[in-house]
Amino acid sequence: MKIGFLGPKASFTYAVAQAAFPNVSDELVAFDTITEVIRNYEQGLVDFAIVPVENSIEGSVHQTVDYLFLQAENICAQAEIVQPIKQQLMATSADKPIDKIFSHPQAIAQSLKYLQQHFPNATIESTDSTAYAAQFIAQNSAQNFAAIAPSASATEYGLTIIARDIQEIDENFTRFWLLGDVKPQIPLPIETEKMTLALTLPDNLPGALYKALKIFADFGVDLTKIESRPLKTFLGEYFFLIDAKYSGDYQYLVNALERLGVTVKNLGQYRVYKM
Ligand SMILES: O=C(O)C(=O)C[C@]1(C(=O)O)C=C[C@@H](O)C=C1
Repeated sequence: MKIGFLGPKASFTYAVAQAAFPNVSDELVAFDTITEVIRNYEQGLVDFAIVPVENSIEGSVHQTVDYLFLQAENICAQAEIVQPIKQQLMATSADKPIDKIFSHPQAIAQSLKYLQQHFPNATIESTDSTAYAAQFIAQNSAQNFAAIAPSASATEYGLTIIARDIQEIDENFTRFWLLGDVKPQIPLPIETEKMTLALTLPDNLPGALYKALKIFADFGVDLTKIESRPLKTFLGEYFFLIDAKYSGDYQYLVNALERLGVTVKNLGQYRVYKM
């Protein structure tokens, strides 16, 4: 099987891919951006795609949720994997001055307090992944560069960790989705089962969100998250992402929402695994 992930090797997404697909017969294929990972899956070039969806400090990974709701058709999460995230600051040597720090925007946001306190004058630059930042500074060793990345990236690209665990709080987790046509066997402990629905509400219906949420409440469905995202049409137009504990057949719920005039897009029913 081919599994696409946000590369290069030693990214956080790579760690998920390795944990979920440890068989040597599975081929892990790196792509440069989250969008490319999903597009390659859409085009049938890989069997599964692994992408980050949400971090406990910084919130949703917008590139993932927006693409899945606004652009993709019928792509479903078949599993969710939750990974503890520890951010490390690394450079080509421990004693060089640091003028510029590279990383993925999620990792930068998770480490912002540390950066403001210890490197208030450094320029911060976004990259498509943490591991790419590590690889890039290793290739530009004459520069006063540093990267924020997993410790595996320091090993992979021959870098020295100059500050450990710089994320804002110790308890830092990222949810990853495994997109696919079928539910894979994953050798990790199962925590729970969830579903994600994206709702677009009817115009000019006062209390539309309240009425939609009331349907979940009336059927006793336990919500775990609600978030609004811009529809990217007009200012003030949104879609709502709803995560709930999965409770078996939910078609009755979709039917009730649709009777209210709500458009429902199913983003998946999936087991949640812990790394
Ligand atoms: O850059 C990486 O290593 C990734 O796998 C992406 C990503 C993300 O997009 O959230 C994954 C986990 C961390 O929260 C930081 C970055």
